[in-house]
Amino acid sequence: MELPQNPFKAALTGEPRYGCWAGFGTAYASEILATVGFDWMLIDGEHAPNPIPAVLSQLQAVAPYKTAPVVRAVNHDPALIKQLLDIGTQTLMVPMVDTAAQAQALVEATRYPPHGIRGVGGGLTRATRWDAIDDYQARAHEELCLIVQVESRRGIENVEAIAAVEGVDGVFVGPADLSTSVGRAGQPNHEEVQRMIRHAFDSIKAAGKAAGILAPAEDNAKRYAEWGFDFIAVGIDISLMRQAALETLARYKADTKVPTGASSY
Ligand SMILES: O=C(O)C(=O)C[C@H](O)[C@@H](O)CO
Repeated sequence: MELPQNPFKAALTGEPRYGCWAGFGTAYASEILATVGFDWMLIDGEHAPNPIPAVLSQLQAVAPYKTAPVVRAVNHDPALIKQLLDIGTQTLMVPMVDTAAQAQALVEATRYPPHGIRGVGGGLTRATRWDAIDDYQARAHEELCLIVQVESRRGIENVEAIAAVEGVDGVFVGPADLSTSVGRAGQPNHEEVQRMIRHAFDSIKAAGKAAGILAPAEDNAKRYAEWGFDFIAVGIDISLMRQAALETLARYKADTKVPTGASSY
Protein backbone atom coordinates (compact mmCIF):
# COMPACT_ATOMS: atom_id res chain seq x y z
CA MET A 1 0.00 0.00 0.00
CA GLU A 2 0.94 3.65 -0.46
CA LEU A 3 2.52 5.65 2.34
CA PRO A 4 -0.43 7.59 3.84
CA GLN A 5 -0.33 11.29 2.99
CA ASN A 6 -0.02 13.65 5.95
CA PRO A 7 -2.99 16.02 5.55
CA PHE A 8 -1.65 18.40 8.22
CA LYS A 9 1.66 18.83 6.40
CA ALA A 10 -0.08 19.21 3.05
CA ALA A 11 -2.25 22.06 4.37
CA LEU A 12 0.36 23.75 6.52
CA THR A 13 0.75 27.09 4.81
CA GLY A 14 -1.80 29.37 3.24
CA GLU A 15 -5.00 30.14 5.07
CA PRO A 16 -5.05 29.61 8.86
CA ARG A 17 -5.82 26.08 10.00
CA TYR A 18 -7.88 25.94 13.18
CA GLY A 19 -7.31 23.21 15.74
CA CYS A 20 -8.37 22.06 19.19
CA TRP A 21 -6.45 20.57 22.10
CA ALA A 22 -7.48 17.02 23.01
CA GLY A 23 -6.74 16.51 26.67
CA PHE A 24 -9.03 13.74 27.90
CA GLY A 25 -6.61 10.96 27.04
CA THR A 26 -9.26 8.64 25.65
CA ALA A 27 -10.08 7.47 22.14
CA TYR A 28 -13.77 8.01 22.80
CA ALA A 29 -13.40 11.72 23.59
CA SER A 30 -10.90 12.29 20.78
CA GLU A 31 -13.20 10.62 18.27
CA ILE A 32 -16.05 12.92 19.33
CA LEU A 33 -13.75 15.91 18.82
CA ALA A 34 -12.76 14.61 15.39
CA THR A 35 -16.39 14.75 14.26
CA VAL A 36 -16.64 18.51 14.89
CA GLY A 37 -14.66 19.65 11.84
CA PHE A 38 -11.50 21.23 13.23
CA ASP A 39 -8.62 21.12 10.72
CA TRP A 40 -6.37 19.50 13.31
CA MET A 41 -6.30 18.34 16.90
CA LEU A 42 -3.48 18.07 19.40
CA ILE A 43 -3.23 14.77 21.27
CA ASP A 44 -1.33 16.13 24.23
CA GLY A 45 1.31 13.83 25.66
CA GLU A 46 2.88 16.65 27.68
CA HIS A 47 0.13 17.71 30.07
CA ALA A 48 -2.64 15.14 29.50
CA PRO A 49 -2.58 11.54 30.78
CA ASN A 50 -1.42 10.09 27.49
CA PRO A 51 1.02 7.20 27.58
CA ILE A 52 1.86 5.45 24.29
CA PRO A 53 -1.13 3.02 24.26
CA ALA A 54 -3.54 5.92 24.81
CA VAL A 55 -2.01 7.89 21.94
CA LEU A 56 -2.21 4.81 19.72
CA SER A 57 -5.89 4.25 20.41
CA GLN A 58 -6.62 7.93 19.70
CA LEU A 59 -4.73 7.83 16.39
CA GLN A 60 -6.79 4.79 15.41
CA ALA A 61 -10.06 6.39 16.53
CA VAL A 62 -9.58 9.62 14.57
CA ALA A 63 -8.10 8.04 11.44
CA PRO A 64 -11.42 7.97 9.51
CA TYR A 65 -12.03 11.70 10.02
CA LYS A 66 -10.68 14.80 8.27
CA THR A 67 -9.28 16.35 11.46
CA ALA A 68 -5.53 15.73 11.31
CA PRO A 69 -3.93 14.49 14.54
CA VAL A 70 -0.82 16.19 15.90
CA VAL A 71 0.88 14.36 18.78
CA ARG A 72 2.81 16.28 21.45
CA ALA A 73 5.64 14.41 23.15
CA VAL A 74 6.36 14.94 26.82
CA ASN A 75 10.06 15.57 26.22
CA HIS A 76 12.92 15.26 23.71
CA ASP A 77 13.78 11.61 24.43
CA PRO A 78 14.61 9.96 21.07
CA ALA A 79 13.43 6.58 22.40
CA LEU A 80 9.99 8.05 23.16
CA ILE A 81 9.94 9.80 19.78
CA LYS A 82 10.76 6.47 18.12
CA GLN A 83 7.75 4.88 19.81
CA LEU A 84 5.45 7.77 18.86
CA LEU A 85 6.54 7.54 15.23
CA ASP A 86 6.29 3.74 15.22
CA ILE A 87 2.64 3.84 16.31
CA GLY A 88 1.91 6.02 13.28
CA THR A 89 2.33 9.60 14.44
CA GLN A 90 2.98 11.66 11.32
CA THR A 91 2.93 15.12 12.88
CA LEU A 92 4.98 15.41 16.02
CA MET A 93 5.13 18.46 18.28
CA VAL A 94 7.92 18.72 20.84
CA PRO A 95 7.78 21.20 23.74
CA MET A 96 10.47 23.40 25.26
CA VAL A 97 12.93 23.79 22.40
CA ASP A 98 15.42 26.48 23.37
CA THR A 99 18.31 26.05 20.92
CA ALA A 100 19.02 25.11 17.31
CA ALA A 101 21.12 22.17 18.59
CA GLN A 102 18.05 20.76 20.35
CA ALA A 103 15.98 21.24 17.20
CA GLN A 104 18.67 19.50 15.14
CA ALA A 105 18.71 16.56 17.58
CA LEU A 106 14.93 16.28 17.24
CA VAL A 107 15.18 16.17 13.45
CA GLU A 108 17.72 13.37 13.79
CA ALA A 109 15.40 11.47 16.16
CA THR A 110 12.81 11.39 13.37
CA ARG A 111 15.16 10.23 10.58
CA TYR A 112 16.70 6.86 9.82
CA PRO A 113 20.49 6.61 9.39
CA PRO A 114 22.48 8.08 7.72
CA HIS A 115 20.34 11.20 8.26
CA GLY A 116 19.47 10.47 11.87
CA ILE A 117 19.24 7.90 14.62
CA ARG A 118 15.71 6.48 14.38
CA GLY A 119 15.75 2.73 14.94
CA VAL A 120 14.09 0.40 12.47
CA GLY A 121 10.82 -1.10 13.72
CA GLY A 122 9.86 -2.50 10.33
CA GLY A 123 7.00 -4.96 10.30
CA LEU A 124 6.39 -4.58 14.04
CA THR A 125 4.99 -1.12 13.61
CA ARG A 126 1.72 0.55 12.67
CA ALA A 127 3.78 3.26 10.92
CA THR A 128 4.73 0.75 8.21
CA ARG A 129 1.25 -0.80 8.41
CA TRP A 130 3.06 -3.89 9.56
CA ASP A 131 5.15 -3.88 6.37
CA ALA A 132 2.23 -3.35 4.01
CA ILE A 133 3.87 -0.07 2.91
CA ASP A 134 6.66 -1.11 0.54
CA ASP A 135 9.03 1.82 0.72
CA TYR A 136 8.29 3.17 4.21
CA GLN A 137 11.89 3.47 5.35
CA ALA A 138 12.99 5.38 2.27
CA ARG A 139 10.00 7.72 2.21
CA ALA A 140 8.86 8.14 5.83
CA HIS A 141 10.42 11.62 6.16
CA GLU A 142 8.35 12.93 3.23
CA GLU A 143 5.14 12.64 5.24
CA LEU A 144 6.55 13.35 8.71
CA CYS A 145 6.04 16.84 10.01
CA LEU A 146 8.12 18.11 12.92
CA ILE A 147 6.83 21.05 14.93
CA VAL A 148 9.06 22.44 17.66
CA GLN A 149 7.71 24.59 20.46
CA VAL A 150 9.37 27.84 21.43
CA GLU A 151 8.10 28.93 24.82
CA SER A 152 10.85 30.52 26.86
CA ARG A 153 12.97 33.68 26.78
CA ARG A 154 15.93 31.59 25.62
CA GLY A 155 13.86 29.97 22.88
CA ILE A 156 12.77 33.38 21.63
CA GLU A 157 16.37 34.62 21.63
CA ASN A 158 17.28 31.64 19.44
CA VAL A 159 14.12 31.45 17.37
CA GLU A 160 15.72 32.46 14.07
CA ALA A 161 18.31 29.69 14.33
CA ILE A 162 15.71 27.16 15.54
CA ALA A 163 13.36 27.91 12.65
CA ALA A 164 16.22 27.68 10.16
CA VAL A 165 17.06 24.07 11.06
CA GLU A 166 16.44 21.86 8.05
CA GLY A 167 13.82 19.28 8.85
CA VAL A 168 11.91 21.55 11.21
CA ASP A 169 8.61 22.09 9.43
CA GLY A 170 7.00 24.49 11.85
CA VAL A 171 7.44 26.36 15.11
CA PHE A 172 4.64 26.60 17.67
CA VAL A 173 4.70 29.44 20.17
CA GLY A 174 3.48 28.46 23.65
CA PRO A 175 2.02 31.62 25.19
CA ALA A 176 1.34 30.08 28.60
CA ASP A 177 4.93 29.00 29.18
CA LEU A 178 6.42 31.98 27.40
CA SER A 179 4.54 34.53 29.50
CA THR A 180 5.42 32.55 32.65
CA SER A 181 9.07 32.35 31.63
CA VAL A 182 9.35 36.16 31.51
CA GLY A 183 7.54 36.72 34.80
CA ARG A 184 4.17 37.57 33.23
CA ALA A 185 2.20 34.43 34.08
CA GLY A 186 -1.33 34.59 32.71
CA GLN A 187 -0.56 37.76 30.73
CA PRO A 188 0.07 36.70 27.15
CA ASN A 189 -1.21 40.09 26.03
CA HIS A 190 1.36 41.99 28.05
CA GLU A 191 3.28 44.26 25.71
CA GLU A 192 6.59 42.48 26.36
CA VAL A 193 5.10 39.03 25.64
CA GLN A 194 3.32 40.29 22.52
CA ARG A 195 6.59 41.78 21.24
CA MET A 196 8.25 38.39 21.72
CA ILE A 197 5.42 36.54 19.98
CA ARG A 198 5.57 38.98 17.06
CA HIS A 199 9.35 38.57 16.83
CA ALA A 200 8.93 34.77 16.84
CA PHE A 201 6.27 34.95 14.17
CA ASP A 202 8.38 37.19 11.90
CA SER A 203 11.44 34.96 12.35
CA ILE A 204 9.53 31.75 11.64
CA LYS A 205 8.00 33.17 8.47
CA ALA A 206 11.38 34.64 7.37
CA ALA A 207 12.76 31.10 7.59
CA GLY A 208 9.95 29.90 5.33
CA LYS A 209 8.43 27.71 8.06
CA ALA A 210 4.89 27.37 9.36
CA ALA A 211 3.94 29.30 12.50
CA GLY A 212 1.50 27.96 15.08
CA ILE A 213 0.12 29.19 18.39
CA LEU A 214 -2.41 28.40 21.11
CA ALA A 215 -5.14 31.05 21.42
CA PRO A 216 -8.43 29.96 22.99
CA ALA A 217 -9.30 33.66 23.51
CA GLU A 218 -11.15 34.73 20.38
CA ASP A 219 -9.59 38.20 20.10
CA ASN A 220 -6.13 36.70 20.32
CA ALA A 221 -6.91 34.00 17.75
CA LYS A 222 -8.28 36.58 15.33
CA ARG A 223 -5.27 38.84 15.76
CA TYR A 224 -2.84 35.96 15.19
CA ALA A 225 -4.81 34.89 12.11
CA GLU A 226 -4.51 38.45 10.75
CA TRP A 227 -0.77 38.41 11.35
CA GLY A 228 -0.62 35.24 9.27
CA PHE A 229 -0.17 32.39 11.75
CA ASP A 230 -0.67 29.16 9.81
CA PHE A 231 -2.17 26.96 12.51
CA ILE A 232 -3.99 28.15 15.60
CA ALA A 233 -5.45 26.07 18.43
CA VAL A 234 -8.66 27.92 19.27
CA GLY A 235 -9.99 25.60 21.95
CA ILE A 236 -9.16 23.05 24.63
CA ASP A 237 -11.72 20.23 24.88
CA ILE A 238 -11.58 19.98 28.67
CA SER A 239 -12.12 23.73 29.15
CA LEU A 240 -14.95 23.70 26.62
CA MET A 241 -16.71 20.89 28.46
CA ARG A 242 -16.30 22.49 31.86
CA GLN A 243 -17.54 25.86 30.65
CA ALA A 244 -20.60 24.32 28.97
CA ALA A 245 -21.35 22.27 32.12
CA LEU A 246 -21.14 25.34 34.36
CA GLU A 247 -23.37 27.36 32.03
CA THR A 248 -25.93 24.53 31.99
CA LEU A 249 -25.94 24.20 35.77
CA ALA A 250 -26.21 27.97 36.23
CA ARG A 251 -29.56 27.93 34.45
CA TYR A 252 -30.95 25.87 37.34
CA LYS A 253 -28.80 26.75 40.35
CA ALA A 254 -28.37 30.45 40.89
CA ASP A 255 -25.31 30.07 43.12
CA THR A 256 -23.23 28.46 40.34
CA LYS A 257 -20.17 30.57 39.63
CA VAL A 258 -19.64 30.76 35.89
CA PRO A 259 -16.40 32.31 34.64
CA THR A 260 -16.73 34.55 31.58
CA GLY A 261 -15.37 31.69 29.51
CA ALA A 262 -12.70 33.98 28.16
CA SER A 263 -9.26 32.46 28.43
CA SER A 264 -6.43 34.95 28.80
CA TYR A 265 -4.45 33.01 26.17
O1 LIG B 1 2.83 27.31 26.68
C1 LIG B 1 1.77 27.04 26.10
O2 LIG B 1 0.87 27.87 25.88
C2 LIG B 1 1.61 25.66 25.67
O3 LIG B 1 2.56 24.99 25.38
C3 LIG B 1 0.26 25.05 25.73
C4 LIG B 1 0.01 24.58 27.13
O4 LIG B 1 0.90 23.56 27.43
C5 LIG B 1 -1.40 24.11 27.28
O5 LIG B 1 -1.39 22.87 27.85
C6 LIG B 1 -2.18 25.08 28.08
O6 LIG B 1 -3.34 24.53 28.58
